[in-house]
Amino acid sequence: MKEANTSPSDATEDPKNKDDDAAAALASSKPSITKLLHLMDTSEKLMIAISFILVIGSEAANLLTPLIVANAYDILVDSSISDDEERMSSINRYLIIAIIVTIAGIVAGFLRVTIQGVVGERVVARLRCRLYSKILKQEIAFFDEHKSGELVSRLGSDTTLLQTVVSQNLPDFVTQLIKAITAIVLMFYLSVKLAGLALGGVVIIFLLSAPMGKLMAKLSKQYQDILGQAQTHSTEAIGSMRTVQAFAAERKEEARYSNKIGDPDSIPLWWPPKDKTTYRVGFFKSMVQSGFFSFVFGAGFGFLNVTLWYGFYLVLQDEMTLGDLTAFNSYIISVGFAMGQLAGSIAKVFEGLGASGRVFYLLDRIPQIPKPPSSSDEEKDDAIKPAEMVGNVEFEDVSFSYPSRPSQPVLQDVSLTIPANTTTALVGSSGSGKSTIVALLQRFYDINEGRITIDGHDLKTLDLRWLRKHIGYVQQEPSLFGLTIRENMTYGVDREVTQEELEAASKDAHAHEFISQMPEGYETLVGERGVKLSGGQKQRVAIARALLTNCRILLLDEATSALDAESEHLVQQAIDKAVKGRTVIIVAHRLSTIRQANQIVVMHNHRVVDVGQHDTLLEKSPKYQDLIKRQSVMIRNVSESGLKKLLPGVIDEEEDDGDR
Ligand SMILES: Nc1ncnc2c1ncn2[C@@H]1O[C@H](COP(=O)(O)OP(=O)(O)OP(=O)(O)O)[C@@H](O)[C@H]1O
Repeated sequence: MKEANTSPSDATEDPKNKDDDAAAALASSKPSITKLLHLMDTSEKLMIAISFILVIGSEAANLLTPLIVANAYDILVDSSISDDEERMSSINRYLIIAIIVTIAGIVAGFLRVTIQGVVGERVVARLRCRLYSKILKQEIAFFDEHKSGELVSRLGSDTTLLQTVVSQNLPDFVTQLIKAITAIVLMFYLSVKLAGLALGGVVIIFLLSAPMGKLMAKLSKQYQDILGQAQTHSTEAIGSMRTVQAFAAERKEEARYSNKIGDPDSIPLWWPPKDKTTYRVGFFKSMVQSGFFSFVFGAGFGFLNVTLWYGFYLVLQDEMTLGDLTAFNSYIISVGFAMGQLAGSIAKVFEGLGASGRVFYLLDRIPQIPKPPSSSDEEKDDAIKPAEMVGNVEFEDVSFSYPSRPSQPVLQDVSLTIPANTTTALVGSSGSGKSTIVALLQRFYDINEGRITIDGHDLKTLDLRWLRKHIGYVQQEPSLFGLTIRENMTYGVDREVTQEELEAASKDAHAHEFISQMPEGYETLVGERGVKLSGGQKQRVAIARALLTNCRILLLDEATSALDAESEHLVQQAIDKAVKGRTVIIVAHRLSTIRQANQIVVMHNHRVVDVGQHDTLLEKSPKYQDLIKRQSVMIRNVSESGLKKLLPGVIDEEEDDGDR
């Protein structure tokens, strides 16, 4: 299998700087207009080209109108025409032409805005889908680094900014540029002297306003960045509302959010806030923005009077006609407006390009653990896809540390042999690396040393989709989706699932009874992340979901949280049925589960310290005895005589306390 490329965010090894590095990597990806244009397909590029032709048409119409009307003015004051009727009929002719040209311009303008809007929508829809697909393909370590709020903000606000660039700002920029150039050419056509003066003035105004334009772009970027941070906080809090409310932390969350947004009620209207919030940045942005436009328009119109003044002089000198001067006047206004809008759209384009840097960072990022290839890539993929999975698992001297904490070993020289169709219980102190073993078997992370094999094949050589399709996974806190029970249960299967199959899996998972008691049965919506189900119910639905995939290897991360006795019993029964005929690895916390395992792996300090069966370990493994002693939850499940024999000191004490 090909080695995945390293992304900019992975260049550093220092975990402390990881967050900053990830953020820096997002900011440092090169913005690119070319990449943006590559998001369009040929037909869209063609439509954009047509829209530019329409721009030329509509702007030409707008600019031609004053020239046509100028003729009417000249006829009005033409002393060589003595007959008023003749004068009026000539004026009528010109004005009718002017009206037709204006209407043609309006139609062309309507068509261009519509085309650009539709193309913009298509591009942003494609961009969002590609971006989402790329995010889904990233390896799990990537999600350890990037907060979900940040990614949601890339998908939402940044892509919207890009849409505006494609459908509005870039076309506006081109339109205004064409408009300004054409108007300038026409101005030179009317009077070189006057045009020279006017252009000099426009250039000076433009140059003077440029720094303000740049400042506006900078402030807009800052605004987006802070808003992104606020969104990260709010997404996190809204997604964990029960925790927020259970800890009565609403105020804390409010503060975290308003620290980024700003509190306008605590500051007078005219006073800028001190902290770096969207309010503060927006405060200055509004000032700079209005300063920019006031300056451009104020200076522009002031200068217009100067050129008019000189224009009157040229008319008196017979160097141009009055009609030419009126036409010139409207062109200079057009140039002024075009320049102002040009500066505005440049600022927006830069803002959008900033967002494109962040979006393209994600679009270009190559996942370090390839995700399942799409069906079209299937032939190209050189990963192994054996006809079937038997289920023999082997860990050979595996050492591992998480990419986000490379210096902290999580597994050291772990060797394990798990024969097919047996159940292995992983036990050990908290943080000893049990769940990590489960994660590594699904290849959520790649190991640093050693080898993990399934049926003799190195995990890295196996097709990821094939691997994961053959592995069922029930998490400690199963995560369900805000869908119906049926949709949740069939989440991992690509084929059609019949009602009989669904019920059979639910019965095996001891979920059928509670599901059928619900008014809408399998069509019941479970709420976001399954909030409408109890912990035990969620686990049983998750077990049924894993069973429906017909997995050969089943990974169970047993819940540490206490379920009531009835739930626990049902979950246990579900597990008992699920393990039959499969290779099962359970991160076990209950003695009842552990005792039934074919082998128990005792982990301590990131190493495997003992492997054996329950009775043997009870006799020979001090760490195992220690674990049993400490975990009162387990003690509850051992027969009293057995415990007394095993742990005399502990049991006598507990009996004396009377709390067993
Ligand atoms: N995504 C992660 N990034 C960095 N470190 C992690 C990550 N997940 C776990 N760890 C660390 O790896 C170590 C092993 O964690 P693991 O979840 O495998 O322990 P465990 O034995 O399953 O614990 P428990 O019984 O409490 O669930 C812990 O020190 C933990 O802090």
